[in-house]
Amino acid sequence: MLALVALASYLLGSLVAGVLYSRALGADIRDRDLPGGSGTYRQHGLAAALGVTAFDVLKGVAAVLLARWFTPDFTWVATLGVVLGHCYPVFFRFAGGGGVAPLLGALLVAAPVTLVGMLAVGLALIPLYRATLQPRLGLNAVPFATAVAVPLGVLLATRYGGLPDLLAGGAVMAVRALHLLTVQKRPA
Ligand SMILES: O=P(O)(O)OC[C@H](O)CO
Repeated sequence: MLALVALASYLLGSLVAGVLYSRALGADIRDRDLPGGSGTYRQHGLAAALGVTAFDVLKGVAAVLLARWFTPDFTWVATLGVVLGHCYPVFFRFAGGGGVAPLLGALLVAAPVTLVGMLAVGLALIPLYRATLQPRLGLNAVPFATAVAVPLGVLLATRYGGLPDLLAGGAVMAVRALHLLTVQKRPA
């Protein structure tokens, strides 16, 4: 059953909404941009980006709910599968998005306290950092907020549950981020 949950989650993740949407319009967003919410916003506008993001978040929700039903002790397998599918989709030559949206959806079910804590601290830190440290350090706010939010997430997940999900999804995202930075070149 665990293998079936893993496979179903991976296939679900492989339905990358940004690619499906752009192909429905007769093109492939990956020729110009990444297929997540940001790329879709740049190429197709706000409404499309919201729809694409919602779909990709719901994939994570659905995968973990499926795992909760059939293999409740192994929701992390669904999280791993759905993020992996989104990043390396079997239907689209294994070139997908960054994994943010499906991981958000998965954590929404598997580790809601951790997710809310990480988002709240991360989002609150960005304006604070911009107003104080950034002028001196020069470093972009997102890596700074991430560097604080991730250890906090691990602490929260240790206390409130969902640590395996956070680590599994985060590991896939880290590999994908490195891959995007080093192997794949985004067309201009
Ligand atoms: O990582 P993705 O593919 O879910 O896309 C994330 C959005 O673009 C967030 O900026």
